[in-house]
Amino acid sequence: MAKERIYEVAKELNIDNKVVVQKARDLGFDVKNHMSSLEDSQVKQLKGSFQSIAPAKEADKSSKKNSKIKISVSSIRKNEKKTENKTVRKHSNDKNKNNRRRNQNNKENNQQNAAKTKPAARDLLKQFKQKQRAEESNLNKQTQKAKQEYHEQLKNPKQVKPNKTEEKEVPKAKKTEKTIGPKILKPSPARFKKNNASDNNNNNGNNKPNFRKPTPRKPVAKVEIPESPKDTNSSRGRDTGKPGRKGKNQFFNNHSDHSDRQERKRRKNKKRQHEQPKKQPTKRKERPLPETLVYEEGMNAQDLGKLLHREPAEIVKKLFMLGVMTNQNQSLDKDTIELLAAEYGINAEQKVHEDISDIDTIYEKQIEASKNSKNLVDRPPVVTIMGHVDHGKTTLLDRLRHTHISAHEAGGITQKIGAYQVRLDDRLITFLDTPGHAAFSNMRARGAEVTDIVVLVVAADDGVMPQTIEAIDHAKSANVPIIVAINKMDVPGANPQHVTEQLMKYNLIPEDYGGDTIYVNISAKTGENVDDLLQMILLQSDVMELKADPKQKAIGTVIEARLSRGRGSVADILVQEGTLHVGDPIVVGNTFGRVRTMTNDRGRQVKKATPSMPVEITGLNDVPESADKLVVFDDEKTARSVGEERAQQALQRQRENVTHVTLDNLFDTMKKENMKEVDIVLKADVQGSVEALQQSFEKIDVEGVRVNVIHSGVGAINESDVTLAGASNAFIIGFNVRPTATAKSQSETEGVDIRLYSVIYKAIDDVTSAMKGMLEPTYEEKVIGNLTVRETWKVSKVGTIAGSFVDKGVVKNDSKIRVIRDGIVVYDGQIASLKRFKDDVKEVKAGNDCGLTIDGYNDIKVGDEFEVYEMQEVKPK
Ligand SMILES: Nc1nc2c(ncn2[C@@H]2O[C@H](COP(=O)(O)OP(=O)(O)OP(=O)(O)O)[C@@H](O)[C@H]2O)c(=O)[nH]1
Repeated sequence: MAKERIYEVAKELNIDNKVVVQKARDLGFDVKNHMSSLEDSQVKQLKGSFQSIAPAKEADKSSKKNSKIKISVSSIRKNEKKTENKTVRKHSNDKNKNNRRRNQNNKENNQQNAAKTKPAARDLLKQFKQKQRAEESNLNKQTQKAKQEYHEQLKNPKQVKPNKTEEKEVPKAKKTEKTIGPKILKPSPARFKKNNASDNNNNNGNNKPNFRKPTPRKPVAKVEIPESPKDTNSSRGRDTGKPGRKGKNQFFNNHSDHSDRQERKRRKNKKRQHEQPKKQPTKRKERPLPETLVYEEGMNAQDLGKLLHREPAEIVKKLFMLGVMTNQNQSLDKDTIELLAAEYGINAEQKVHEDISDIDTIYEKQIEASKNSKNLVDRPPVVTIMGHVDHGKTTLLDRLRHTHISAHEAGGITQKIGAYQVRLDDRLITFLDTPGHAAFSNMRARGAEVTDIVVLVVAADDGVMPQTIEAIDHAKSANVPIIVAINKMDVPGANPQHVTEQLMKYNLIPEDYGGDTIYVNISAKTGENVDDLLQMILLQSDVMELKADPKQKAIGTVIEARLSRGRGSVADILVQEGTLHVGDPIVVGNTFGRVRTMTNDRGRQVKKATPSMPVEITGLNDVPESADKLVVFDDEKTARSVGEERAQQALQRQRENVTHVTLDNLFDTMKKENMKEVDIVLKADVQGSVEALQQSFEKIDVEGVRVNVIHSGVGAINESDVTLAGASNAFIIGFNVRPTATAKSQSETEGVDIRLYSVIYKAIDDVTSAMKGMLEPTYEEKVIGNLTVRETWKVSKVGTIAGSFVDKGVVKNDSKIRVIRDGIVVYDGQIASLKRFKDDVKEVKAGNDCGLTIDGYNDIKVGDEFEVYEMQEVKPK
C-alpha cells in the first residue's frame, strides 16, 4: 500500500496542513512538514484523532444551512463561542498545551466557516442588485420605446389613427381630454424636487441633486389637458434642470429636445386658443359722416379720421387722390381740411377757441342770445340828448329829472349817476346824463353803443349851428334815430319853421313833409310840450320794439366810474340784458369783483337791476373806465382770474404802445409833441469824455429845441440808466462803453434807444442831424459774436494770440472787433488772423475755442471780452 502524505490527509479532512502536521507530531509521528509521508496505521490514527471534531463541524454546517444567512460580526462571534464551548467540553481532560492548540485550530476552523458565509451574502446582494438593474433597464426600455412611438406619431400624425375602442372611450363633449401620445412631463421646479427626492433614495443617501438622470416616467397614453390656470402655469414652467436656467436638462436635451420644445409651444398655443376663443377680425362699423366737420387748423389725418368716423388711412388716401401728399401725423392747413370736407360732401367749420378773458365776445354772445330768447320783455329806451352849445340840453335834462318822477319817488334825483329814468304813464325812459355828441362819440369810439334814440335839441331862436350838424352826423353814423326838439319856444322870435327847413337839408324830413322824423316844439325852461317829447320817444321806442331778456346773466356798460372816499371804486352801470343782482361776481373792463351794493338813480339801495336800468355799483377792485363792458361770471374765482388776466394784458398793451424817443423818431416826436428839450442819458468810459460830450450836447440848438442831459456817468450802461431813460422818454448815448446784458435786454423790452459811439463828433453829429430830421444812417453795426479770452500767448513777430471761447454767435476772420474790459471798450479794431488748432479758418462758431490776433493791438488780457461786429447797410426809415 502506498504511503499517504500529510497534505493529502489534510485535504481529505479539509483541515489545514499545519494543523494536521501538528496533530501528527502530537501523536508522536516523525513528520517534518506537510510533504512527509505516513504509514497506513499512522493515517488511520491521525484521521481517528480528527473524528471527534468532525461531527461537531457537521452539525454546525447543517444548522447554518437551515438558518438564514446573516452577515454580522455578532453572529460570527456567536459561532466562535459555540465551537469553543463544545471543544472545551470535549477535551476537558486534555493537557493545557493541547487544549490551547486545539483551541487555536478551532478558531481557525471558525474563521474558515465565517469566510465561507461572507461570499454567500455577497452573492445574495449581487443577485438583488442584478434584479433591480434588470427592472430598471426594462423600465428604461419601455420609456424609450414609448417616447419613440410618440415622436413618430408627432411626425406622422395621420399614420397613427386612434382605434375605434379608443374613440368610443373618449366622449366627444369632453374636449379637454385628448389621445395624443405619451406625456413627457415638464420638469417644473416642484416636480424636479420630487424626482430628486426619489433619486436620492435610490442613491442610498447621496443627497447631491442628480441633474443628469431624472427618473424616467412611465408613458401615459391619455393626456388630460389641465384646465385650471394653476395647472396652466405649472405647465409653463421652464425647461430647466437648474432653476432659472433654460435648456440645461440633459435628459430633455437628447435627440428629442427640439421636438419637445416645439410640442410644448404648439400645445401652449392650442391651449391659448382654447382658452381665448378666436377673435373674429372686428369690422369697423361704418358710422355716418357728421353733417359739419368742426375742425381746428393744424389737425392731422388721425384727428380728422376720428371726427369723420373714418380710418386715417382712408383720409390719407383721399388726400392723395386730391393731390395732397401727407401722412397720418402731418398737420394740415385750413384749405386742405376744407377740401377734404368738400370731398366727403359735408360742410366744414373752423372751431373757434373761446378766450374766457375776452369779455367783449362774451358780451356780444349774450346780446345775440337774447335776440332768440323766449323771455323777452319790453325795455325802456335809452336816450341821449345832443345839440349845439347853449341850445338847452342841460336845461331839458334838469327839467326831466325834477319833474317827471312819480309821487312815491318824490324828493327828486339827489344823486347824479350818469343816467336816470323818467316815468310817463307808467312807462320809463332812460336818459344818459352826459349831453353832447362828444360823450356820445367817445362811448361809440370805445365800442359802447348804448343809445337807442337821439334827441337833437335846436334852439328855435338860433337855428342849426356847426355842432348841430356834427351831432346829426354822429347819430346817423351810429344809425340811431333822431327826434328833433326845437327848444326855447317860449322865447320871442322863436322860428321853428326856419329850423325845420334848415334840418331838412340834412335829411331830417318831418312827417308833415312826408318824412319820418319826429319834430316836437318845446320849452325846456317852461316845460312846454316836454311830455309830448316823452310821448314821442315812447312812440319811437314802440316802433323800434326794444326788448330784453331779464332772465339771462346780466351784461352792461359803464357810463361813468370814479374812486369814492370811503366806498372805493364806484361805477355807474347801465344794465342792458338780464338782471344784475347784489353779490354777482363780475368783471368790468380790466377790473373784477362782486356787486357789493347797488344804488338806483334815486339814491335807493336795490337788490337787482333790470334791463335799461342805470345803477351805481360798488365792490370792484379798481376803477373801470367809461364804456367798459360788464359781464357776470359763475364764480368769483373765475371773475378774479379773468380780471387779473385782462389787467395784465392791458398793462402789456400799454407798455407796447409807449413809443420812446429815439434818434430815428426824434424829429417827428419833436414836431408832434411840441418838444422844447431832448432828454439824454450819457455814459462814457472816463469822466473827461463825459464832460466833453455833455458840453458839446448842451450847445446844440435846433430851432429853439435844446439837449438836456438828465443823467451822466462813467462806466457800463446799466439797468438803472435804462429805467431812467424809459421813464423820462430819453435815449441813451454810450461813449466807449457797452450796456450790461440785463440792461441790453431791458432796453429791448422797453424800447429805449441806446446809441454807442467811439468818436465824439460822430455822436454830436448824429444827435444834431436827428433833431434836424436829417439823420440818415446808411450803415449800422451789427454784433455777430461775443468771445471771452481764456488764455494769451506772446509770440515774437506775431504779437499776442488770444485763446478765446466763442460764447455767442460767430467770429469771422475779417470781422471788426472790440476789446471790452470791465464794461469799457479798450480797443476797437480789426481781426488780423483767426485760427483753430493751428489752421487758419474763415469763421468759428459759438461753443468752440479759437485763437485770434488783433491788428495793431497786443495788450490782450485773460478775461477780456471781444465783441465781434460787422457794418450793415440800413435803409433810411
Ligand atoms: N328862455 C329859455 N331859455 C332856455 C331854455 N332852455 C335853456 N335856456 C337857457 O339857455 C341857456 C343855456 O342852456 P343850457 O341848458 O346850459 O344849454 P346846453 O345846451 O346844456 O349848453 P352846454 O352845456 O354849454 O352845451 C341857459 O341860460 C338856459 O336857461 C328855454 O327853453 N327857454
